[in-house]
Amino acid sequence: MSERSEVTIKQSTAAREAAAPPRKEAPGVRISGLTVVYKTPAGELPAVRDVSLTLEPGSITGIVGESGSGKSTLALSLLNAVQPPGRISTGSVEIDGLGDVVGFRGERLRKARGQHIGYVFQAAQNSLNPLKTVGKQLLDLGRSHGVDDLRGLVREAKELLGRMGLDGARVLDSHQHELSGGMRQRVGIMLALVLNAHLVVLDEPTTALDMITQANILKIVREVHAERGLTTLVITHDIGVVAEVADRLAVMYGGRLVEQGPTRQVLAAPRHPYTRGLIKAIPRLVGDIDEAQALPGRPPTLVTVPKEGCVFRERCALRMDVCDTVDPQARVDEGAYGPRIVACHAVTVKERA
Ligand SMILES: Nc1ncnc2c1ncn2[C@@H]1O[C@H](COP(=O)(O)OP(=O)(O)OP(=O)(O)O)[C@@H](O)[C@H]1O
Repeated sequence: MSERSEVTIKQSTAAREAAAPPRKEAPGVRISGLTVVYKTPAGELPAVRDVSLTLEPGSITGIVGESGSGKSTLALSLLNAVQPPGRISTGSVEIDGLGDVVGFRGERLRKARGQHIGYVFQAAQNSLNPLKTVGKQLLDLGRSHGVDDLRGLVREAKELLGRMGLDGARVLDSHQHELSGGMRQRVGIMLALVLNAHLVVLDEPTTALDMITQANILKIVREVHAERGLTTLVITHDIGVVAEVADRLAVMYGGRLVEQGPTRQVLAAPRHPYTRGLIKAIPRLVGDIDEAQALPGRPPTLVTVPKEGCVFRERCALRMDVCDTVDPQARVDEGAYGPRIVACHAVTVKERA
């Protein structure tokens, strides 16, 4: 091939690539050494401390933990959306096709949200604008992201709502107060997906919904995830929700990830004493309800979380001297279904013995 024709081919390929919209597929995400602090009267305190977590492309990962453990703060970091008085102090969030979003600012950040990362906020049932119809809010969203084909956007929204068992035209014509909690939740999911984001974060997707609606929403999450080829992160305090939808499970306590692994394995054989406590606290459908044992004590706040040593030690039945002074490091065991990771001195000692 002559040098000239090679240059022409290279140029036309480059032109095609420039003209075509960027190819999107389920992205992988690598969170490394992430620390997020909030400014308080006692100084800047970490709500998320040195967290590393990988979301495999096409997977559903669940993060579970009690209130205040740092789940929402971690999820917001994925969109670089932690607001003052909070800030990401160290670490990176690498998203395939985007890069490290921790460095993103302004227009670049705004575009990444919505077009690449869809977010359904905690209490999405109440986050719609009460003064505007859903359709009007959809058009506002489209315009703010420079969508030219607004008709196409409405078509896509109706399609998604229909997919979730709703009458799209009717919902778009409705105000928030005309929709039930479950319908609003589905509208939240539609708004997170309608710009064709392939990374989706759902913060407490089923809180405040009755059991039937909850099961229905989780089924929809699973189906839409598979059909659209998404990478999904689900944040919840309810381990039952994670059991229902997630391939991998990460357990958070006091701003730290204490255990991670394939959901089935973690639920069947939890290693960290906190994970065991969470599982024991679930009332069973069969058997004696009294068998469920609430975890004694309360989770720490930003101020009371220990600065050194294990964050869980105050509530831990396996506490040893070393737990007071040395932060347990995450131990990784590679398995056929992905790594199992646990950060606990007692587990390490037991497994070495
Ligand atoms: N704006 C803020 N200013 C100060 N502290 C904050 C702020 N937002 C969150 N925190 C603190 O950071 C810690 C983690 O909060 P976060 O909301 O991330 O936890 P969570 O696990 O999502 O809890 P929940 O399920 O209750 O939302 C908590 O101790 C919380 O009080």
